[in-house]
Amino acid sequence: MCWRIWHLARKKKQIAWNDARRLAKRRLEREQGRNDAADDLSELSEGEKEKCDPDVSEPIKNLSRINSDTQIWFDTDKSKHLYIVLISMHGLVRGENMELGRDSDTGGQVKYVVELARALANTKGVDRVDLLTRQITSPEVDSSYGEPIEMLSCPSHATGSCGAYIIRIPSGPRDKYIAKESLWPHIPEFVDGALNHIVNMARALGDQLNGGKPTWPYVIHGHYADAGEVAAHLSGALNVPMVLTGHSLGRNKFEQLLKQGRLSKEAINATYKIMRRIEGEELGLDAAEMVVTSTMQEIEEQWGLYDGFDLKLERKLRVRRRRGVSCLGRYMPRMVVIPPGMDFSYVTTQDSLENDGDLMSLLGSDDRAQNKTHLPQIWSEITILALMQIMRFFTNPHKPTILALSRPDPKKNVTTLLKAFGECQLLRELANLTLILGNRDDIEDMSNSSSVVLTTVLKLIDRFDLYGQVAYPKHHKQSEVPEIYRLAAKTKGVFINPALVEPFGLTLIEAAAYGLPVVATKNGGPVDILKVLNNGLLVDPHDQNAIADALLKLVADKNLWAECRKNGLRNIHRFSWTEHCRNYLSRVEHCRNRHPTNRLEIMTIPEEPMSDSLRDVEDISLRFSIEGDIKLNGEIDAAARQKKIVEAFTRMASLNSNTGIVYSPGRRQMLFVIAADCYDSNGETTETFQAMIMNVMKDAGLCFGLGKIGFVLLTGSSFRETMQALSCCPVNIEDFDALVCNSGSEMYYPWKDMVADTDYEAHMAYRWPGENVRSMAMRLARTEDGAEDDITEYVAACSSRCYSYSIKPGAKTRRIDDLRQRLRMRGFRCNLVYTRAASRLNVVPLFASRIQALRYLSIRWAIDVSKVVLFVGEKGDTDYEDLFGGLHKTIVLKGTVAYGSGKLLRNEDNFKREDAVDQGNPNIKFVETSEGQNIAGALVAIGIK
Ligand SMILES: O=c1ccn([C@@H]2O[C@H](COP(=O)(O)OP(=O)(O)O[C@H]3O[C@H](CO)[C@@H](O)[C@H](O)[C@H]3O)[C@@H](O)[C@H]2O)c(=O)[nH]1
Ligand SMILES: O=P(O)(O)OC[C@H]1O[C@](O)(CO)[C@@H](O)[C@@H]1O
Repeated sequence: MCWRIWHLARKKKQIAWNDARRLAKRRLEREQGRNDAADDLSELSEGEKEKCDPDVSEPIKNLSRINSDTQIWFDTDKSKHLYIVLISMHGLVRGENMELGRDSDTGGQVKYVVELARALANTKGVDRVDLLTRQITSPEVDSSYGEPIEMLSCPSHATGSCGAYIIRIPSGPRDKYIAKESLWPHIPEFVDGALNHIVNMARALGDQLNGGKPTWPYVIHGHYADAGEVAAHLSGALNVPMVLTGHSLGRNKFEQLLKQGRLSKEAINATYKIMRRIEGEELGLDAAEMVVTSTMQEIEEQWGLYDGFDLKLERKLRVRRRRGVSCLGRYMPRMVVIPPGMDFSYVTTQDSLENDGDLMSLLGSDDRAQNKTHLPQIWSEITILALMQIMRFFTNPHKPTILALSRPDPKKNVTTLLKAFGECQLLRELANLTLILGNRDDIEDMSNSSSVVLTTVLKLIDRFDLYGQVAYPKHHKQSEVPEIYRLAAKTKGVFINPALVEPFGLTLIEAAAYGLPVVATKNGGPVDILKVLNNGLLVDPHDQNAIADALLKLVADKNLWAECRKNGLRNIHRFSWTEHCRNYLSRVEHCRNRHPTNRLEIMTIPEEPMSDSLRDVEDISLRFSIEGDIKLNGEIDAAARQKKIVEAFTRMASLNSNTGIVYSPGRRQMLFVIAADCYDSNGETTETFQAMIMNVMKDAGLCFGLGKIGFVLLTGSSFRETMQALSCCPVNIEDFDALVCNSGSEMYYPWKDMVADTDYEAHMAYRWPGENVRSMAMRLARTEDGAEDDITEYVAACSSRCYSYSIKPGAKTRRIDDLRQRLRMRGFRCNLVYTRAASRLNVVPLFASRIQALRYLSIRWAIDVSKVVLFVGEKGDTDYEDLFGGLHKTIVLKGTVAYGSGKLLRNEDNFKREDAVDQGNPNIKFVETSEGQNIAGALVAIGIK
């Protein structure tokens, strides 16, 4: 026993020491980053500096107000026809009878997003809200989670619908429920599915409301880390503003778990995939125009832990922007505090009555309270079941009830609460304890973390012999939750949330609405909630004596209890969804400085009389992006328009004699995309590259007839290098529909005089720091012990959207994750790729990537992503693993790539490949060589015939 204790103590010490070292290192790096940024940004005139002083900036003061009313969504805005996309990825979301507390994935976020979707759709000016979530058709869960569409009912509307829908997108194995920690590899598939839905919906809404012009989402809003990452990709593909809400943040959870000292960093990472999650959150910060938080505390102490956010720097940048002073390529998302609302439809006037009598008069004698047939009128009018479920546990049900209600998640810390209660004799005499920890049939069938919580609870009840004093009912329905709060309030009880960290805490506002004073953790949102409601006490969740004392105080002091109840009821209106939505829409309006390109908008062709053949031609020509020549929506007269179309068509037809009219670029049935990074150890293109292109084209031609298939090349090499490599290849360069060079930062159309797609470039310009990052990237890529010439600019490959650097053979440079972190800490948002067998580093815009280029083309040419086949080698550039996920098919040609850049992707203590790539993806096939026959076989095997 002694040995075990000694061993545990030693382990705890070791974890604490490692943790302290890691934190110190990070702090130092952050300081360096912030100082760098501050130095650059200090080049302002004295007058400007004063105005940049965060402490005197007026708008910043507003930020700290929990219910900012600085912006109002006016009634005039009702003429807008907004389409809003919300994403909450993990599924188990439905409009009615939500299964909150079902497991550690189903909690406040589910309620928040559904109530937000309804409230937004009910706001003037909003036509439709789609809440995207994962479709689950597993026998493990209710069949409602498999329905592709659910209309959220709105009793106040005549039609019963307010225009809010849950849209369920398949991703990953359909028949399996996947816990949120394991969803990461399925994100690309979700993105592709979501993109299909949004494009179709934009067209349909456009036809209905916008004269045929697509109605693109006003905003794409990701909830939680996973959906934040999804939203970032969607916003990149569509050029639509993105908003992020964290709900619960990985860095915070990580720090708290380490503080507990039970699990090492590695163990935490293995259980919670915390490093992958943190990267998702950082990516969300890179892309988000705005982050909605529920409290100021969330901004300062939770988002403040991230590389990509610094309050001071954000303030400086905001003031500079407002004054029209350059931000020198640096960006920080805007953080706004807009607390969630309460659904008051279940709150009755009775909840706010001051003198509502005590429980004794309601329940009658002790005997009657034990017998449901003798329940007084008031109880029989409401759902009794839940109350009986609770009451049956108590020896004396008249005592005040201390209520805890949360998901059965270790971080909710109910075990410390039980210890606090169990070891405080006075508290046990004065009060009962009710633990509502989700629903269960059999603890054995629960997820591991939930069953550990429940088992520990049962053991502690036994250890402290709390029988008759603690209720821990197995079931409750969502509709019964109000009654549970009411019961506790009637007994003059207290609500407690002792979570190790609580990002916000919906239960606290729920308790207040039902007249129940609270004791809450001082870690997180409750600090701000209690400032507004002033209805209880804050405690250190690690300190069980403090918890017991606070509970005792509220239970024993009748005046304090009444005061807290009154305050809560008086101030709860501050949490209103209507106010939330008006505030939110006004804020979003202010950050809308991006729009989808015209090219995306012209995909829908207005109906008007024309011959079939001409319509066909127009269709082709429009997809051929001649929008510079043709204006839609009747701005050019019909004759001029038709002439232009015919001219464009003739131009196109002459460009590619192989393909003919029907299967021209933009009208293909399939895209074959070659993304094999064939370089030798010096980073020179190998002959395999040419052989592979030949084989893929030959095989495609044999199997399908060339015209049906478009070819695209994706490469990390520059345009010049690509042309050089292709010149040795016995194929026509015009046979490619697109060449995507410099790791996705440039796109050229060989069939259109090799013109660069300027829309794509404009699209990619988002947050590109340009010249400002040029020397910084090189400086930061060098390691501390590296030499000056380890990394040098390679001007010949540079372009306005890509800075390329040569790496000296054998030199050490920072890995992608490390370098990205350093750039983020300085406010730079870029995508980084090592290419040409790690002999070259490309620094490109945030949304420029090979996979995003494919998404862009699929939207523009209206080719379903599932009709795209990607050919890759066994290794590749550092963006290689991004090429695998999604709805497209991938054929891995073995033996084509001997040297990749993969070793420079991530440090060992970061997440692993399996946390990013779906290992069981049925759309991936390996082929022994690049021989045509094998390719044909692989195509058949993945369902391409
Ligand atoms: O057995 C249970 C357990 C919970 N709930 C409900 O589930 C919600 C729980 O929400 P909350 O207390 O906010 O906690 P989380 O589930 O952890 O929600 C996350 O998301 C919320 C919304 O952003 C934030 O308030 C939290 O801090 C954050 O951890 C509340 O409505 C509860 O009434 C039940 O109905 N039954
Ligand atoms: O413990 P974590 O992973 O921080 O997660 C809390 C989050 O998980 C959920 O239960 C899942 O959506 C949310 O309610 C909440 O946002």
